[in-house]
Amino acid sequence: MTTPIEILNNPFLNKGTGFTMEERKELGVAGLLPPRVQTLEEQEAQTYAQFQSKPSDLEKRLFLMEIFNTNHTLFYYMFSQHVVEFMPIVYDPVIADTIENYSDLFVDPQNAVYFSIDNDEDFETSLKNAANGRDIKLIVVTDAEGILGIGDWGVNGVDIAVGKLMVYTAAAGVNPADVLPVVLDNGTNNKELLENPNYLGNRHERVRGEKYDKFVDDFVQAAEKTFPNLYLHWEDFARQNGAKILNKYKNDITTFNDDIQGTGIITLAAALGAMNITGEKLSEQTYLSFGAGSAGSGIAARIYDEMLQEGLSEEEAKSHIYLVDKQGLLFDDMDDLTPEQAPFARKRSEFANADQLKDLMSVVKEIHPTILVGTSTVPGAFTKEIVQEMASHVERPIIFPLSNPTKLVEATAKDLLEWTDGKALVANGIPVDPIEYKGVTYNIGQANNALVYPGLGLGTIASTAKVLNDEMISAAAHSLGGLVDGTKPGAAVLPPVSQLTKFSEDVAIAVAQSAVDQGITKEKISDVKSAIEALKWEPKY
Ligand SMILES: NC(=O)c1ccc[n+]([C@@H]2O[C@H](COP(=O)([O-])OP(=O)(O)OC[C@H]3O[C@@H](n4cnc5c(N)ncnc54)[C@H](O)[C@@H]3O)[C@@H](O)[C@H]2O)c1
Ligand SMILES: O=C(O)C[C@H](O)C(=O)O
Ligand SMILES: [Mn+2]
Repeated sequence: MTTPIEILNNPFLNKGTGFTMEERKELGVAGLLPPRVQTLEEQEAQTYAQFQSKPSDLEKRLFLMEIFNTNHTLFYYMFSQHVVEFMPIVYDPVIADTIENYSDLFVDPQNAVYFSIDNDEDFETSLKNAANGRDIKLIVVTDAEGILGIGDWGVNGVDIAVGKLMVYTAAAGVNPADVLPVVLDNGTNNKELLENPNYLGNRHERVRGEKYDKFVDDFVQAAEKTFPNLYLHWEDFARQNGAKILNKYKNDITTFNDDIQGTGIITLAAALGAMNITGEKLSEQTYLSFGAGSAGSGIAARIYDEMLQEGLSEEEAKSHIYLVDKQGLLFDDMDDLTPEQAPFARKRSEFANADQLKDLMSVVKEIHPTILVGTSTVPGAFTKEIVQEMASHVERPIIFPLSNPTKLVEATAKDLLEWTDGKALVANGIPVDPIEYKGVTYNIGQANNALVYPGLGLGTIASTAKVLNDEMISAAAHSLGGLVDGTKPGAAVLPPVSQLTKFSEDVAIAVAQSAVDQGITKEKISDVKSAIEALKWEPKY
């Protein structure tokens, strides 16, 4: 039996002043609240006014977290009323500030689960205790070694798991009672944290090798056992671990790596949106990725797959794709390629000047890319000279600087438009306001995995798919690409975030339908739309 005080302190149950007089009597909270009963709309208006009075984005985010910790319904109702305004505050880029300052700002563990490689607490027990009787269907887990582009943030990274889950609910209507954020703390190599007396994580370097692999596997086994209907989302693992973990589990459980797969989907969708505008085919493009880590290699793999679907042979498709990383253009004789880079590494014999292709400018000059994607974490890497060199060989250069947060972007949309006289088709990872240039209003697409992962997760969970496979992933990308109206001058390559809930629904339907059509669901689903509707949660009293 939940006591009155427990009700008021439980964000899943608490309505605050929204409790009616009858509810107050029934639950025993009569007399424990100010007498006036407010509607959800009244609470929202009052709370939103307070939100607006906060002097900085960081203060705004901290205030919203306070509301989240107090009353989930109010938080999500307010989010639903201000999606475009709240996304950058709740999520990227402002989330990066709270992650960097997490230990100093800590007030509440936010119903997350914290696993430490140093402690011997039982994984299953902690998961059960955190779930508190709920049937968890979705976990976002991070070890926070590669948070956005800001690197290793140890246990502070729990915020990315919390934030990604908030977007699942705001975008796709995932029930907040169905989710659990998890952080795996195997140490941190971030000196600043190790020296910060407030740091709340394990104060040693990251544990690697077998012990780490076992730590991750113990978590996976416990999570799968405790929650049989689980969709397991991996976020912001370092390059060397993300793909390895995904490949280990993806054929056996329903699992998803956001940086590799989610980013692949949204960037392919953005490229298809650009094709809608130019009237060209993806298989005619010359694709260059600057930065070939989790995101860069994940996107290249998705672009490659799409080129195959358009009818190219494997050899032909590979001949359209170039990867540049720290070494320069990647060649097949390099001994430090990742398994994900290797298929796209080139032969030196293809180029007369192979040994000079060590920087982005030389590569752009040599190969004349038509699509340039940035996932390098190198701010300003797409310079005016490089962009104008690219633009001198192609009518509409397609340029997606995707590194997050704002301070790491390879180029701003405004600069790209100015440097190319409005010709560039641009998307960034962060939200960008419309840009006026020579009388045209340019809308800038946000190529951020947040536009797809919520629908992808909801659709997969609703379908009861046993795995999340490439067909489902491809279906997700195509469901978004079709939404762009390319005939308008200044049109964006992706639909606007204001339509987030609408296209999350489209993605969910496409993905669930794909699973059903492939016959890979645990249960028989006769109508995917009603299966999705049945799972959805709405913030209301
Ligand atoms: N928009 C999105 O949806 C989205 C999704 C995922 C990642 N990202 C962003 O992409 C960036 C990379 O993320 P990730 O998860 O792939 O990280 P990662 O560490 O796996 O990859 C980064 C890659 O960039 C390379 N790199 C670093 N310095 C370089 C340089 N000077 N020249 C060339 N390459 C260099 C690294 O060697 C590495 O291979 C981050 O800023 C992240 O925020 C954006
Ligand atoms: O978190 C984001 O905004 C996108 C992406 O997952 C990233 O790591 O940058
Ligand atoms: Mn990420």
